[in-house]
Amino acid sequence: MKTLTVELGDRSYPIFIGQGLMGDAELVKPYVKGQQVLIVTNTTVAPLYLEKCKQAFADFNVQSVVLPDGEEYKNLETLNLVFDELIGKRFDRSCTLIALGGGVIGDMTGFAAAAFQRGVNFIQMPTTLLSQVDSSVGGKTGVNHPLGKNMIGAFHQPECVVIDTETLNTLEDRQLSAGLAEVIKYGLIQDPEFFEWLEANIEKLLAREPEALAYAIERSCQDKADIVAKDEKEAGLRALFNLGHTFGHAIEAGMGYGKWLHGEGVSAGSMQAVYMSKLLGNLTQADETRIQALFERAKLPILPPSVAEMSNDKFLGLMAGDKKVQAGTIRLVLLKSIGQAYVTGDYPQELLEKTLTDWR
Ligand SMILES: NC(=O)c1ccc[n+]([C@@H]2O[C@H](COP(=O)([O-])OP(=O)(O)OC[C@H]3O[C@@H](n4cnc5c(N)ncnc54)[C@H](O)[C@@H]3O)[C@@H](O)[C@H]2O)c1
Ligand SMILES: O=C(O)C(=O)C[C@@H](O)[C@H](O)[C@H](O)COP(=O)(O)O
Ligand SMILES: [Zn+2]
Repeated sequence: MKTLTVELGDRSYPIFIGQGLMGDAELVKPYVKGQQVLIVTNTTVAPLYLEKCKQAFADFNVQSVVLPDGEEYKNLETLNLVFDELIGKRFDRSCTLIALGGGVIGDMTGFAAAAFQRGVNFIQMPTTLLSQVDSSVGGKTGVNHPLGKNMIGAFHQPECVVIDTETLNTLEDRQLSAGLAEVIKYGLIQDPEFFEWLEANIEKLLAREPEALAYAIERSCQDKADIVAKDEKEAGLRALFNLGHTFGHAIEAGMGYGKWLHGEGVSAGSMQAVYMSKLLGNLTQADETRIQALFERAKLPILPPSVAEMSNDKFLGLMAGDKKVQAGTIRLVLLKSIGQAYVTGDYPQELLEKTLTDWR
């Protein structure tokens, strides 16, 4: 087992990474406050892992709530099912919630924990690659609104993150690829050595070679933890994790939540950001080709929906609602080079429109 730490002073917490950690009662016991535990999961993950997860909390009064599965259910209505359970079963302020599932479950459980009785503890038990490398770490929680992704939420850090890499054995190939989009993101924004490692090892990751997966998860979590420690609430630096997301979130909302996976939106959206970075003279054609090749080898889309499916105006309308918008300016994460990203609202509007038109 590897242990990393998200350094946040007296709110610092560990990320445990290893095979078969799910049912380990001794590992999680110190992070459970009180006696009442509510495991939040969904209809796909429950038959696979709920019983095993319950074993880890056998010393407590453990209950569970099973939500419908899908990005289209990441909303206030579904969140209310968690509150129904907490309030109906008289959970008190000293309870602990467990997020057992992918990023949708993690974001919703974290938000429920942030809001229930103004804040209770929670533990992340991520079971998708995407949630193990990204969403379980850093305390961004929330739900979607029809007009925009993650528009309602809170920063609320977990007590610990338990990454059982064995859970990836049951994940669909498409979901594994979606997780790789966020892994590649770390290389692009801040870790050029990791980008090179990914170029050399992407097929091993697709083949789920345990050593390669463990390394990619550890390195991603370390990269994420480093920036979260410096900028927990996204005053600046943390916004780099949004590479490809201003475009990608627009695709997810515009096409209807669940049609495009989050990682697929990030992949196509990152290529839109790459193309725009090339137009600005930051990246060469060779850089663009190299980045595109890695996303393609990871079996990810590099083009957004067609103009017929999603017009430039629709894109721009949704992008204008992004959380990084300042004084009406759409701020984007662009690349200076492979491994160096920056946030800017200072670009000619025609360049954004050219990107939306050309990169299809
Ligand atoms: N909070 C953050 O920092 C952050 C970061 C990145 C993404 N996100 C959010 O995370 C969400 C995407 O997360 P995701 O990609 O994990 O999607 P997801 O949670 O929808 O999970 C993908 C699918 O895999 C299933 N699944 C989960 N674990 C499984 C397993 N071990 N075996 C088989 N099937 C399994 C799920 O039931 C679901 O059908 C988006 O809502 C995105 O906005 C949040
Ligand atoms: O942790 C972060 O910060 C991120 O931006 C990680 C992203 O991968 C993730 O998709 C996040 O939910 C997007 O944040 P948002 O603030 O744009 O909703
Ligand atoms: Zn993301």
